[in-house]
Amino acid sequence: MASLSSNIVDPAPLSGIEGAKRLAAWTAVDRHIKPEHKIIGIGSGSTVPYVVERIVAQGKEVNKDRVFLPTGFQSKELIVKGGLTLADIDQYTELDVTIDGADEVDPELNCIKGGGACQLREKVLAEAAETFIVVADYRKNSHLLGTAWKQGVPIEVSPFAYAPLLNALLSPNKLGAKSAKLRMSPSGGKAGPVVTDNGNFVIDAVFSESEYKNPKEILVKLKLVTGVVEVGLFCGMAKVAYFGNEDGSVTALFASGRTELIGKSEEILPAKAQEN
Ligand SMILES: O=C(CO)[C@H](O)[C@H](O)COP(=O)(O)O
Repeated sequence: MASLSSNIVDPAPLSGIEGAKRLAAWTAVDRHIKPEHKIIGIGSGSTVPYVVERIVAQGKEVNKDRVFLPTGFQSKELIVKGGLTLADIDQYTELDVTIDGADEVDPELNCIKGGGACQLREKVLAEAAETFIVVADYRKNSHLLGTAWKQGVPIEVSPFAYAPLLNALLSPNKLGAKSAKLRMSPSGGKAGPVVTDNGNFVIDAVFSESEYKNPKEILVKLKLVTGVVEVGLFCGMAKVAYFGNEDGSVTALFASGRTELIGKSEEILPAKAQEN
């Protein structure tokens, strides 16, 4: 695939969910990726490609002094194919901004993440960033975690410990999840469980509505269990979440609880590749 930067043009208008993802991503980049931002974390999933395309559209001149840190194989490929400079967290332990998707977001900006099994590296880059921004389509804007995203909280676990962890999760007198399943590779893929970029397994655990009202408590409880590597609950981390809406508007939800409705898509014009 040619580098995006070499032939980016005003992309064809998108509608529906893909259009909503793009609107959220473009709005977030326009507002939070400024020329002074040089060390940028790129999340994973199907929304972040629109983040990268909008960053590339800012032009080679501004991007030549930036480095981009990936949160997994897909994220790395986006950076490389976008003609952007790849860097590693070993070199840059503090980032200016990280932008990432989410599987579900509640009104307090608690996020379920890990639908793509990347939550460990995503949380490392989110935590290392001065500003962490979430971008998603309207399906992820939820009044309570677990209502739209029913697959459960993705828990990255040591392969050695997955069986006792499953047992503990399903034991009412232990972790008491409503359900817990080892995430298997999709049919036609590699036989066996999904293996993360870190060589671990993922258990998806569903909790009760009352537990989802306090996701931080679920997070702390799980993090203390031996064999748990990382939990796909991002609590108190995002500064703002942008949701692309079906009508072409964008809803911004701030950590303060404030929301802002941003106009129709005609106000978020495709960026012209800068002449370089
Ligand atoms: O956490 C993630 C991967 O582990 C993704 O950011 C999350 O699953 C959202 O993906 P998408 O943008 O495709 O909805």
